[in-house]
Amino acid sequence: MRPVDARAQLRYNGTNFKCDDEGEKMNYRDLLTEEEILEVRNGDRTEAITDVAYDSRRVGPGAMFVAIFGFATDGHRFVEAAIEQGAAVIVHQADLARYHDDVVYLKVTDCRRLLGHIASRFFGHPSEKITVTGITGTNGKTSSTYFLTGILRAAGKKCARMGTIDNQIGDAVLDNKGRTTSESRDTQAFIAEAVAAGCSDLVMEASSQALDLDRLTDVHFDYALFTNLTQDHLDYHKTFEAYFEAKARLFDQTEKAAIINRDDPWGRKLINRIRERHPKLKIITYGEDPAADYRLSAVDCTTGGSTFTLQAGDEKETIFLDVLGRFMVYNAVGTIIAAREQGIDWAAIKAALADAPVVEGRMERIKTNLDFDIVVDYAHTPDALENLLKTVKELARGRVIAVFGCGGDRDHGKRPLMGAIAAKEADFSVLTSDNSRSEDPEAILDDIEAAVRPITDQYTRIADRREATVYALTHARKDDVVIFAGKGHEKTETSRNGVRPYYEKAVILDVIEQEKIGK
Ligand SMILES: CC(=O)N[C@H]1[C@@H](OP(=O)(O)OP(=O)(O)OC[C@H]2O[C@@H](n3ccc(=O)[nH]c3=O)[C@H](O)[C@@H]2O)O[C@H](CO)[C@@H](O)[C@@H]1O[C@H](C)C(=O)N[C@@H](C)C(=O)N[C@H](CCC(=O)O)C(=O)O
Ligand SMILES: Nc1ncnc2c1ncn2[C@@H]1O[C@H](COP(=O)(O)OP(=O)(O)OP(=O)(O)O)[C@@H](O)[C@H]1O
Repeated sequence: MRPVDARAQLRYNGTNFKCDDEGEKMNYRDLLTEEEILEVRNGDRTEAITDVAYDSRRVGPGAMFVAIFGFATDGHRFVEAAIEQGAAVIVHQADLARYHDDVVYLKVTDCRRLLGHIASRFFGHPSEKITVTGITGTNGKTSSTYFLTGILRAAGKKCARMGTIDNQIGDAVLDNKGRTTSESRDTQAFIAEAVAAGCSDLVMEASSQALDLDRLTDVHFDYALFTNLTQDHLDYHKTFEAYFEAKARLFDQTEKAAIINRDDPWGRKLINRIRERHPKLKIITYGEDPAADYRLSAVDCTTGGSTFTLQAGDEKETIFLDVLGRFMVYNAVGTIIAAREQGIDWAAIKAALADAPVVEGRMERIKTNLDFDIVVDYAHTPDALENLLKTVKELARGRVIAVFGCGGDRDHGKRPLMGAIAAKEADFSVLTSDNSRSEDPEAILDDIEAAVRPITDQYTRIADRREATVYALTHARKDDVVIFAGKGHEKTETSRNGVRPYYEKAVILDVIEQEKIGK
């Protein structure tokens, strides 16, 4: 196969990246190897491909459409629609009902997997032209990407970031279309755009679903960071082992160093897995464990931020992080190591963390003039809820009131776990809805309440989240901390009635205003 160089200029038009007229033209033979193609029809047509698409609604004239067997539907059903939109080449794995003479058909064994390879070739293997750090783990990915980009920017680098809240190239904020880690074609296009914009670094979250669904195929990671592993997404992965294995795949495509939280038991398991499979990959560990390469100690968390000491060999630094909570210290330490590996000096690291950005909906303090505190946090896993409540308990002078729920159509096992945690850790819980999706919200509350009731009677249940907010805020007393867990930065609420706008921070401020709380 002929090596494909960077596409000359890429421009972002909101949905698609397109090759500039001066860019190198590629036909299907440049994008798939002979071994990858099982069968070709009309293979003598070799016009330049204008784009690679996996969704018929985003196909333009001259594009290659890759038909994917999905969970909800089958891309093969949309081949004719793609051709109507102008697709010149169809990549498929099932036989089709109809073949046109003026369209090239390439039959392959695994369209989803191949899409990443095709897109990487089409966009000129962009991840080889930028330093890529991937962050995986159940909790802490988003916060870590913010910390690391903050440090890299403080050191004068132009960075791109991809994750749950949004995607960024330099200062430009792009829509992530609701995905933590985009589909492989969009990931490759995004990296190419970051390269074209002159970014030296990309920091991205790598979700377990993305790793499992080949969305990161052909992304070359320089550094990979593992934060922790606790229960989540078992509706998708089924077993903890499979969930771990999906996360671990990130380290199979990492070249320079694996940075791992040694205090997490799954982190220790990951170290062994890497030693067996990739003996040459550098492993750097962190944590309070005396065997950690970066040893964490003297962690002191207050409402004003956290101070901690980090020792690596002879180097010992005391660092201040302007963010609440012990677990955020762990997130910061992983990113410090990624920065140190890239040669960033301690001064830039300390400056960035002392002025760390508030990550929307992550331990976010809502500013009011009330005599109790309000914190919004995205905690929606048992582990995150436990950490959150324990952290706030350490800091609170009064009671801790937790407002939370569990998602519908997702891992049911989380419900009793989260109920029991709130019952033990909070002084009072308000059980409510959190994206009940197609389920009956009251049935979800039944599952949570079943675990709360045997432990405490200090709770109430109100399915309507706004009403639950009114209850929590009107019952809070001086020095209490009211925690709204689960929705974080999200802007919508999904239930059987559809998707409605719901932005936790705005609802809280509105309730305070409407109910005249504190007046
Ligand atoms: C399980 C999963 O990840 N599914 C994602 C996946 O769906 P899919 O591949 O099964 O596609 P499908 O909807 O069945 O359609 C099959 C094919 O037909 C195509 N199609 C469909 C309709 C049409 O008119 N024309 C057309 O060509 C589709 O583009 C697709 O290629 O590809 C779709 C398009 O990119 C995603 O919208 C969809 O995300 C679903 C909604 C989802 O919920 N994903 C979650 C689980 C997820 O990925 N989450 C993680 C983070 C989780 C976390 O950390 O909290 C993430 O990285 O975002
Ligand atoms: N290191 C950590 N350990 C445990 N809990 C954490 C940690 N970091 C963050 N959290 C909790 O997890 C929530 C989500 O944090 P963050 O968005 O940074 O993680 P994430 O891995 O990106 O999660 P998601 O993929 O669900 O968006 C936070 O609101 C916080 O409650």
